[in-house]
Amino acid sequence: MSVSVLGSGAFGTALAISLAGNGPVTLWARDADHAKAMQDSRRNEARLPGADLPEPLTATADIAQACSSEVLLLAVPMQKLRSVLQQHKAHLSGKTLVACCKGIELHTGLGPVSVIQEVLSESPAALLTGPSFAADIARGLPTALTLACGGADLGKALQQQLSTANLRLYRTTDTIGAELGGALKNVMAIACGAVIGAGLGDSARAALMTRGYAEMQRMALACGAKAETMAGLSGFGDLALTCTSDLSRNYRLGLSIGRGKTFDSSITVEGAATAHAVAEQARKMQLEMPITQTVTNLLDQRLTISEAAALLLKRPLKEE
Ligand SMILES: NC(=O)C1=CN([C@@H]2O[C@H](COP(=O)(O)OP(=O)(O)OC[C@H]3O[C@@H](n4cnc5c(N)ncnc54)[C@H](O)[C@@H]3O)[C@@H](O)[C@H]2O)C=CC1
Ligand SMILES: O=C(CO)COP(=O)(O)O
Repeated sequence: MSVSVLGSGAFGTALAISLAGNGPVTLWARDADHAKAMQDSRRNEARLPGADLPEPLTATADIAQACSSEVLLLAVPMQKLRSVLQQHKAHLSGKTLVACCKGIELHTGLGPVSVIQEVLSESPAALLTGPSFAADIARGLPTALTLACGGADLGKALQQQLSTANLRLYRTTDTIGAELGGALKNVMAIACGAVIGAGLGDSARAALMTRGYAEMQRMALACGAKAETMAGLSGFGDLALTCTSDLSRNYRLGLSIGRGKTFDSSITVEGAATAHAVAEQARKMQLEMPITQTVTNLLDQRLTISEAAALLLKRPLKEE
């Protein structure tokens, strides 16, 4: 099965570089000048500086050419996924679609696989998620990800096809768990960044990561996901990476909040919209998610970091 990656951001480019080790791969950019610059310079300096595009990788802005592949990886920001699917529906229809984004859609509360199923119900859908920085994948550093697909046979085929020499995929049929793990860890990363940025210490971060994980489990189980998925690469694994590394944009947004600094709004930070989407879902489902709620209050500047910490600390004492 041939593969194309739609979306020439950091992650799409890194995945295409890695997949080029398996054979020809097409990388689609919406902007013709960007595609041409990548094809000519064999670099994507705008989004993934310093990484060489290998010879089997073809960059194009021709959506028909990109969608001639059987498997299409969708590496666009979560809040843009629906419009990309709708805009290119005719080309995408009937293809196997693998979402590579992390988040929950703001106005529907849906994850990426559910959005694909809503817009293109006849197309098989899967999700590629887990702990990985684009820069690491592009450098060929060892990485392990989760391939989530409701259909077990298709999941196995995609696992084979999308694993590369340095990218090891595990598979699951629990798409809801994988969606929620990848989405919620970004919210927790914003919280952890804020704590570190404000100088509240590593112990506070460990507390947030652990209680954040409890929130992730609470929502995942209430949505029918498996606890083991949350304990795997797409949940715990990505939580550990994103809450502890300056390479994470979500964590860096949190650092800025904690330091009282502004953050470049053009940078893709999935956890911001997702925090609002999840807080709303939690309200509807009557789930307690105090850290997620606090992150929305910090993002909307309804609380300062010291007010937020004080409120979390003085919640009623409870069993772990
Ligand atoms: N950067 C990373 O290390 C990783 C990113 N991801 C996920 O990958 C997804 C994409 O993130 P990045 O590539 O890092 O973001 P990015 O900000 O580097 O790139 C986003 C890309 O999407 C494209 N795009 C936006 N709207 C579009 C539209 N309507 N039509 C076509 N293309 C459109 C932009 O042109 C840009 O090339 C996010 O959900 C992120 O959570 C997952 C794992 C690692
Ligand atoms: O998802 C990621 C790591 O697994 C990338 O994190 P950021 O989107 O916060 O940069």
